[in-house]
Amino acid sequence: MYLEGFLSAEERSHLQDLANGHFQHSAVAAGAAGSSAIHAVRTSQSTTIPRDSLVRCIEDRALALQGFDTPPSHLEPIQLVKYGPTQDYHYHTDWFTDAAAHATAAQGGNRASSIFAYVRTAGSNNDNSSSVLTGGGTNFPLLDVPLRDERWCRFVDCDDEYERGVTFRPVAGNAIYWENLVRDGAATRGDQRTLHAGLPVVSGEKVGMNIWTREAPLPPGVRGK
Ligand SMILES: O=C(O)CCC(=O)C(=O)O
Ligand SMILES: [Fe+2]
Repeated sequence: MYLEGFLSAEERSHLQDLANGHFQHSAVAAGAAGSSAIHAVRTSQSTTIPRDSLVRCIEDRALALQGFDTPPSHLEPIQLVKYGPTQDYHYHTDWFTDAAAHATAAQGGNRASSIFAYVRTAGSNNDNSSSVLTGGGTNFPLLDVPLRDERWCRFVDCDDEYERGVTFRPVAGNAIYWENLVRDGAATRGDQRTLHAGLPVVSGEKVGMNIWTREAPLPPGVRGK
C-alpha cells in the first residue's frame, strides 16, 4: 500500500533531531539467538529513536492503519536509517528467515508488517554543495504490479526494466506499507514476494524510517516505555 504524506515536514525534522548524533553502522540479524552483526550487505547507518509524544503519535497512525486489533506492544522501537553516497541495503526480507533464533513467541514472533517512510531526501548535510538525492530507491524485484496509470510515475520509477519489479522513488514524507507473512494452515510463513533492497545512493543523503509490527507483544525490555 502506498501512503502519500505519511509524515509531515515538522515530523520529519523532529525525527532527524531525535536521531542526530546517534547513528551507528547498521546491523543485520545474525545466527545466534536474538543477536545481530555488522555486515557488508547493509552499509547504512541506523539508530532507534526514543519515544516522545510526537513519536507516539506516529506509532498511533501506524497502528490505526493496521486496524484496531494491533496493540502498541507489537511495535518495535522506530528505527531511522541513513545512507550517503554508495551506501545501500542489499536484497533482504524484513521477516526473519531464521525464525527459531529471532522470531520465537517470546520474542514477539516474526515481523507481520513493515512501514518504510522517507524522512529526508536531500543534499548531504556534510558538504556545502547543493547536491540533491539521486539513487536510493526501494526496489521490490519480485513484485508484479501493473502500474498502468502514469500518475504512478511520481512515486515509482517508470523507466525501470520490467524484470526489475517495482522501484519506489524516495519522496520525502511518503511511505510504503506491506505485510510480510502469509497464512499457512494454523501457522504463518514469510512471503518471498516482499524481498526488497535500498538501492545505492548516488548523491546526496537519504534518511528512512522503519516501523515493524510483530505478530505478538515484544518483551517489555525490547519495546521500551
Ligand atoms: O532504504 C530503503 O529503501 C529500504 C530500507 C529497508 O528495507 C530496511 O531498512 O529494512
Ligand atoms: Fe527492509
